[in-house]
Amino acid sequence: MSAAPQSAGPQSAGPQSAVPQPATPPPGTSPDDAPAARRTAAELVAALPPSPAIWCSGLRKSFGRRPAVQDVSFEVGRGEVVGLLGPNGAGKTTVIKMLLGLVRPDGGESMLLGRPTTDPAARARVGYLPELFRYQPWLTAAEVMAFHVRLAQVDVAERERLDRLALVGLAGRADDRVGGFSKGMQQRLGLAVALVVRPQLVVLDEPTSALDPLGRADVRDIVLDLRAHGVAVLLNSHLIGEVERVCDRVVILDGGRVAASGSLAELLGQREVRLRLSGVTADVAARLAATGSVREADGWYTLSLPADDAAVPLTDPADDAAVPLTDPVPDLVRDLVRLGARVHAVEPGRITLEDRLLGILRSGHGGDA
Ligand SMILES: Nc1ncnc2c1ncn2[C@@H]1O[C@H](COP(=O)(O)OP(=O)(O)OP(=O)(O)O)[C@@H](O)[C@H]1O
Repeated sequence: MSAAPQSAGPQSAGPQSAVPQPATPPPGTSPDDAPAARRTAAELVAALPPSPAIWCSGLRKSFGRRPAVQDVSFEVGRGEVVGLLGPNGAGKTTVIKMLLGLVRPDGGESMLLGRPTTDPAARARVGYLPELFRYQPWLTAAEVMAFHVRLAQVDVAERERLDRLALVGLAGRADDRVGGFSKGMQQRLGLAVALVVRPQLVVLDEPTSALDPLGRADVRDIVLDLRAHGVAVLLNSHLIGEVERVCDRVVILDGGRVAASGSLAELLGQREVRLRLSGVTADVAARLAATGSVREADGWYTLSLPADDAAVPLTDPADDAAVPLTDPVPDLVRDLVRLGARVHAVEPGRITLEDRLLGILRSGHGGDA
């Protein structure tokens, strides 16, 4: 994770291109070949994968003597949605503020869209919804949008600004003063502000804390739409179900450190199936145990299985030849019946991200998933 980012690519070619233009023709080429050599270098740059939307390594920050963030490293790829999770005070907002150049880190490095975080141009294509949002109450929503477009020095026509307001459910409120907006409406406005600069990266710090269920669903759809258009999103939210629905990957912070990170499949790692059984003999119990770890309560047997996309091949006990199977449940049920068990119910279950998060935080274990 701490490897240097690939800093050049179609979106990031510029002052920090990783492949320098040759000042003199390489050995073996005549001056007439120089344009061809330069083209080759430009082609090489263009062929490189784009730089990550966010890259950070070894970020550290203390307030007084209290460390808030310690050695935090992670990456958000282009068009990827990454959730930042962790308990209160874990350091999530401090990490976000360091990434955006709003808090100076004590150590570590970070880049946004292939540029150092300290480069103002790095912010030009980043949309940000802060955790504590407050807009000038005397301005109208349309004026707030126009103000932020000017701050970002992006040319966005009025029609497009109004479209953004409509997208977050504020159509028809453009000329109303923000002072009269509810908290949820102000948060919607903050989201519109984050989206209006045509961002390549959107950082959302608790974007739904003030929103009603419909508003949360709207934000979910907006995040999925951003991803579909190749926009990267870093999402800090305590609403784990929301994170689980929209995020490709998750970074879990605890005590200022990365406690775990990985894709949802990596983090959840296993799925469960619940079976209500009677007539469970030693052979039946052995067949269950051969499929996964088993917990029993009141006639319900909860079986933890490998993740869907990493299901282990099983051997069919009825055949001599090993038969690779991707889903062990149908054959398990068949075998249990053959062995004399009565199967009253079979229910799919899934370990939720919330279960996993609580497990990680309570165990105090760190490391990548
Ligand atoms: N400006 C500040 N001055 C002093 N301490 C700060 C400051 N900002 C953050 N901290 C401390 O840094 C630690 C991390 O805070 P941070 O806001 O980053 O956590 P968080 O994970 O975003 O929490 P929450 O989920 O409650 O929003 C906390 O101990 C907090 O008190």
